Amino acid sequence: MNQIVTPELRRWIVEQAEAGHRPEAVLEAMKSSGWQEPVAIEALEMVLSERLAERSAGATEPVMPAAVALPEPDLRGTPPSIWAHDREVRVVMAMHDPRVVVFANLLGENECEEIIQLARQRLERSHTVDMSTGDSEVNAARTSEGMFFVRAEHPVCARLEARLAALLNWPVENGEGLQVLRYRPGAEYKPHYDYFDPAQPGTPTILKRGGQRLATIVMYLNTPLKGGGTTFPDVQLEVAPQRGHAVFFSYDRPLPATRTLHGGAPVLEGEKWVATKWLRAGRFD
Ligand SMILES: O=C(O)CCC(=O)C(=O)O
Ligand SMILES: [Fe+2]
Repeated sequence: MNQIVTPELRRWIVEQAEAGHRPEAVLEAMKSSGWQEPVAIEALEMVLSERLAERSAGATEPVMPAAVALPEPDLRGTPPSIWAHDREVRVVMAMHDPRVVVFANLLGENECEEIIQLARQRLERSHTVDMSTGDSEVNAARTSEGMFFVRAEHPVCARLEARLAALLNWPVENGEGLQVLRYRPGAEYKPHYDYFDPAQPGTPTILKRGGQRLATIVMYLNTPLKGGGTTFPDVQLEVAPQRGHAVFFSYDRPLPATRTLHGGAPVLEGEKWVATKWLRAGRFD
């Protein structure tokens, strides 16, 4: 860290938190006085967690907002497999910070094929949400083609949605419709966060329908011949795409500190097909 946390700054951060300012607001203030975001986040987390530890004995009011409930699989089983609605899903890997879980056998071969065929006719060049207006726009960082199903649009979608709700302990109603993406050779999705950036002017409009995104599950509908892994650059993790497998990750705050930056690495050979489900804090109607 090339900017030192002085006692004055420490005191100021604690005062801001105790006055009820959310960490995001404190971070913004630090950035506007010249702190670089990653350094400011580190300083903020350090001071607030020290403060929490100091107060843990007879703490009265919390310095940080209470932990939010999140979608989360029940990983207590050994061998690690989970009965999810109508299917035995296997756990391949679990990481705690950031929360990342890789599943196998989430979808059958026929289900993957059926979803690809249903989606194929509706593919368009992928859009992302323009954060300044809340509208959808074509984005150079995302060279895949995609489409959205509405929830339960086909029996296979409804079945998969019920399975995901059981697997992740999160209501079907809080899920967006499935999104399907096709990446051809050379196509990629550059690293990004899935949550909606609170600092962007378009965010309040987006949040009116369903609230913030809390978790993502990316399901691999085929196995690309080469490339196309899902990367998590903050923790140097790459998940290999394999038909029927999925990678789940959750983020309790819309902040880079969740380390859920992720992307789809370029496909080098063959195609890559994924279905993504985003889970919201509230009902997505
Ligand atoms: O294709 C991937 O591996 C990642 C997809 C993704 O990040 C998304 O759909 O938000
Ligand atoms: Fe994403």
